[in-house]
Amino acid sequence: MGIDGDAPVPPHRRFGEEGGRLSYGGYLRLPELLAQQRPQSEAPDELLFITIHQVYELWFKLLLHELENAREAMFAGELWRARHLFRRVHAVEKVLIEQVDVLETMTPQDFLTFREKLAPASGFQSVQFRELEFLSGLKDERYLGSFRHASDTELARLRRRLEEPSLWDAYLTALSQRGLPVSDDEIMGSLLAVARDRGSYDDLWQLAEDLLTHDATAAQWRTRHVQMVERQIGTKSGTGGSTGAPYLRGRTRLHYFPLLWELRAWL
Ligand code: HEM
Ligand SMILES: N[C@@H](CC(=O)c1ccccc1NC=O)C(=O)O
Repeated sequence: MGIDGDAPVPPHRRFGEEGGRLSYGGYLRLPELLAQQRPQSEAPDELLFITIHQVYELWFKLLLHELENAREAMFAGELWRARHLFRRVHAVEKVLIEQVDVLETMTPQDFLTFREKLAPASGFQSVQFRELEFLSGLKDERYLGSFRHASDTELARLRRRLEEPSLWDAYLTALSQRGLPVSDDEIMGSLLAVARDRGSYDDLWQLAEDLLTHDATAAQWRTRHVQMVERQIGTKSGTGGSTGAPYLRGRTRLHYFPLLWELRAWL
């Protein structure tokens, strides 16, 4: 008899119980995972602060994985597979934005009880966040300078991201595989051809829309983040050494795929 119902579970349904080898906590490595929250202070809200950031980094890891696969699918001309993965990427990115609500339940007074313990650490030093930017096509190598404290492996990962093809490079390959020219002078013409002939190029059009959504959700996160920053620290400068909100405001205008935005003016 199962503890969750009346009927006994038929033997063929007791999947995974054969040798009793795998358990929930063992499979998910929960003892290791749940040992990684180590507040630097007695402040009650520091556990929330650490948890939120760790959850972000886990989602960043998944996003890098899915975006790498989407890039590979575009290179392989499997546009349906790239689109499938972008649907997942968009859903995760929506969660990233909504998660800010949870951190905003912390008052600025409570944040100040442990904020000074954090300096000079800052989101500036998130390797995976910068990897996501580089992979998406926003390759600004000046940021390597903000990773002085990063490990050699992390620096190597960032350098590799700067060198390897971006999502935009993969999309250009998908265009040229369909006979569309992609040189600097011809690319806008090709994007217009795709937009105007949905009968021939609907898959390429939809994929460009997926890229645009990825770009737009990243921009929404930046806007949501700076709004939270203004609420928490106002005009104070950042623990990472930047001007704080003014620096972050400047970054809300960035685009991964500027040509897809410019295209709108020509339609
Ligand atoms: C109380 C909450 C937060 C405050 C007050 C805050 C504040 C700041 C500030 C002031 C900066 C600019 C760099 C500096 O000088 O420090 C920054 C950058 C950054 N923060 Fe936060 N942050 C908060 C929460 C978060 C969360 C939850 C994440 C999620 C991972 C995050 C990720 C980042 C990233 C990735 C950057 C670099 C952005 C860029 O260079 O474009 N922050 N943050
Ligand atoms: N930069 C923030 C501190 C902060 O939010 C933070 C500190 C350490 C690790 C991650 C952080 N999150 C985002 O910047 C501040 O200036 O208050």
